Amino acid sequence: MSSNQLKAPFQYEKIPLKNVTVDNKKKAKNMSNTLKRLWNYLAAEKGKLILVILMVTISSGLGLLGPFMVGMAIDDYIVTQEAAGLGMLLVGLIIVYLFHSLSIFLQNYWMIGIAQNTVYTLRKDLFKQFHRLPISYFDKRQYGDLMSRLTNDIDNVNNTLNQSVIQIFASVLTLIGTVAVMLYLSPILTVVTMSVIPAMFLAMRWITKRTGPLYKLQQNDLGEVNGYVEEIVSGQHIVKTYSQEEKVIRGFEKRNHSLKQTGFWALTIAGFIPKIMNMLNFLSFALIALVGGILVIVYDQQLVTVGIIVIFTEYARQFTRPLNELSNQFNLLLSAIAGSERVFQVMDETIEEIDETNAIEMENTKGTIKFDHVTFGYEDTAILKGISFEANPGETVAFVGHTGAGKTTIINLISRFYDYNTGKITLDGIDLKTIKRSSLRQHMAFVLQDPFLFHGTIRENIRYGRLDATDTEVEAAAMDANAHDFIVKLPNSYDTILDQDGSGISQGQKQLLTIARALLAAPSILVLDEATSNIDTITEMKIQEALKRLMVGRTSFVIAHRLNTIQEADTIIMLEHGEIIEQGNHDELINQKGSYYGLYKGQIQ
Ligand SMILES: Nc1ncnc2c1ncn2[C@@H]1O[C@H](COP(=O)(O)OP(=O)(O)OP(=O)(O)O)[C@@H](O)[C@H]1O
Repeated sequence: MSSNQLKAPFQYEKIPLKNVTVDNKKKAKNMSNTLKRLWNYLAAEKGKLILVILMVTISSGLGLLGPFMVGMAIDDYIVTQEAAGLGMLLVGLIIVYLFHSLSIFLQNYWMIGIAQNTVYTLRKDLFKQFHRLPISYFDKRQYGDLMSRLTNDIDNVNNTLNQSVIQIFASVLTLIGTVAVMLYLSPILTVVTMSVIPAMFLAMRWITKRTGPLYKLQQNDLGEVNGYVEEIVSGQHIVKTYSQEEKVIRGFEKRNHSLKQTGFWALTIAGFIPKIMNMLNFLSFALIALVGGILVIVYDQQLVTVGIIVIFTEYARQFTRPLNELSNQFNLLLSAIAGSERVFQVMDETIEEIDETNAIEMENTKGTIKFDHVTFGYEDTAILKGISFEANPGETVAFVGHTGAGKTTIINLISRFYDYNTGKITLDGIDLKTIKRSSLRQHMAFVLQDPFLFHGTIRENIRYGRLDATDTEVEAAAMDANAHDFIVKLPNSYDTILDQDGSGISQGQKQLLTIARALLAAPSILVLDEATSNIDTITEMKIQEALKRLMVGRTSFVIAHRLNTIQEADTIIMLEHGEIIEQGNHDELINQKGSYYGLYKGQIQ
């Protein structure tokens, strides 16, 4: 079995950058759907959301009241020189701004809580989903890209919820309030203030139309870079062994460059927004001062007062600021929607359990596996053709054949990582497709060529086979696996912490640990992918001895690379291009003097 079933596949070749073209209609449809789904997450925080809305309403109202009071101060108290009234108004103004600040503090406080809880649930759901997806999903994707969805994309949603939601809501309220008060004070100056809006609107539209697709492209490129880094870091040994550093750096350079380009353009175009808004803002200031000044002089303050001009200059800023904010936040929102779309894409993938509503839960199994004219292909081309054999409890079936012959694929079907196309596979006479995957895998254990160990103690790694095993049971399994002796010689014995890849102990020792793990799991079906790598003869003997102990009474499938280790197997199946070309025990196959015989002779020599 190739180790890529459990580890990231290592690929040098560049996966072509997705050329994202944005179909507007499709995008809009996805966007509203994504927003709806995001809203479902937010709805869990209804209580806090209501408080935030209340605080935003209060702060927006108080934000409007402030300049209005300043205008009043000018017209009613400064021009008429009434000091007492002015003093009272100033105290009022201080109170207004104090409450304004308090309401802003509270809205931020509650919104941060909402954002954290939302992304917490989102992360949890996505991580759960990873575990419900079939192996075929992971076989086809770069791990780094999936990681990037769990980290960057969700971070994006977090940032937007923290900043944008409040800003957008506050901006809309401020806009409506400002227009209402402006119309009440002077319709003429309102028209003057608003005359810059068409220009602002056009500029914003032009920019957001370009930044939306760019943000999406940027997210994709980031996923691409992360995927590549993950792949190369996990394949460092191979990169160095084959002196491929230059090629790998060039591969990274290409992806990094693409990310730089999209990032540059997304930010540059988005960066135009504040500049254009500022320019238009100054223009509206000048227009208000000009038209207001003329009105004051011509109508002698009957139509417009000095205080009203001051209020309008402040409102003009308040009016364009939310527009400015809206466009900025809208950009952030677009990037968060792009991010959450990528998260929801994973959540929408077909999960393994979907067809398991009526599946059979197998409490106990004998372990009789039967293949009856089974065919299978990962995609359209057939890989396995007409495979038939039977494996009974206590028996060992070994698969032999050249690389790509289909040995791993047979194991993939037995463990239901993939489902067969035609024919039938049964476990104790029950069709495998009708058995719940988790219940089937409960009765299986794997000892792989490249043993996978998690970061944690040796004890925890062995206990992974059966989580409720006691310390005594863990140690008994280690003894049966011939691992106890080397474990107790380690500085912290069973509590020695291993790195994720188990560095610190040898390849053979790792193998012994995975055998102990399998012994603890006590499955009825065993899959052994024979180690071919550099294991010393003594450890090799220990492994063989431990495996023999492990295989007693179980149905064992062995992917054999060296034929001398499978001479005692009950059935040896010789595969070629996905077909069984010879089947029998060692002596029978030797007597046949066919392909197995040839292979055996070749290895002996
Ligand atoms: N996930 C996959 N998607 C598509 N094709 C696959 C996949 N995994 C394997 N194959 C193809 O199926 C065929 C059989 O592969 P398989 O891994 O079963 O061979 P194998 O006998 O185990 O080889 P090896 O000894 O090299 O591990 C090969 O042609 C391979 O390219």
